[in-house]
Amino acid sequence: MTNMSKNAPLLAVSSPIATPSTFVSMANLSKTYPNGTIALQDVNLNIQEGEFLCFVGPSGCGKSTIFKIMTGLSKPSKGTLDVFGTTPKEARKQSDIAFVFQDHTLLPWSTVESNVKLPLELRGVDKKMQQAEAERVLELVGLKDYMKVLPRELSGGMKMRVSIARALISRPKLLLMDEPFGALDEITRQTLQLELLNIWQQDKSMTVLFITHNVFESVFLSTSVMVMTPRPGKIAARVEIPVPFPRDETFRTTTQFNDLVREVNDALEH
Ligand SMILES: Nc1ncnc2c1ncn2[C@@H]1O[C@H](COP(=O)(O)OP(=O)(O)OP(=O)(O)O)[C@@H](O)[C@H]1O
Repeated sequence: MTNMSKNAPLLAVSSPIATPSTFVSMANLSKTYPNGTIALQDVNLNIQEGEFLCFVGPSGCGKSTIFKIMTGLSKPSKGTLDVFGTTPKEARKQSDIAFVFQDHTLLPWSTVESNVKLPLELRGVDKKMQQAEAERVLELVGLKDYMKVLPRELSGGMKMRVSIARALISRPKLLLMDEPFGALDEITRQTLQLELLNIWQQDKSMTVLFITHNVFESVFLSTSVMVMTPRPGKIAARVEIPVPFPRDETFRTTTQFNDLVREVNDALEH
């Protein structure tokens, strides 16, 4: 993937107008829960295909609420959301959206292979195809030799790789990741960040939205960081990360990296 396509310009955060190439479009998206909590207020965001957006912000600023609305699990109180020209619910039905959470949610009694095949099995995909796709995604995450192993025999990082493989098996257009590496140690976390970038670069059309509390992680991974503020939840700033891909560990040691981290931190404090 060229740097150009990954860094395709978005409209300004405040603009609700979508361009013809807009992949996901949120216009004045608001959510008030029945107890009166205003989780989101007038969020405007257009996302282009192939972007890697990170969402950072303090606890309670509405990051997960955006994801819940994007997957059709929660309805907005106001505003509109268009996901590749359809509704979030329809996109989810077509397996165009996949998720990865902090908790790997693997079935403990099923092998790695069975866990990964589950989304295809539920859709009635034929067994040969299930096998081929399981091998493909386990190869991608470096776990092809662990197909017959049970989750309890794996480390935390390996379980997360299986969870990512299970999400990728449906070849989603949009991958939503909610603090996926939050429970991992720093070294494993950094390794998985690199692996995730490699996977994303192999599938030029997959768009990734990634929630994290870790500013360093957001700068390392993304094409843009969406900085959110709470009460009510809003996108306060969008920080572009104009650094070409592929990125490697040396990026973390550059002045540009530190400057971008500072820029995100400044936006968080305002
Ligand atoms: N089902 C619900 N009913 C009532 N209030 C809710 C519900 N879900 C979330 N909230 C509230 O909405 C606000 C936004 O929550 P949300 O989980 O989206 O934030 P977040 O940024 O993802 O937080 P965290 O980083 O802690 O996961 C919070 O004040 C939260 O308490």
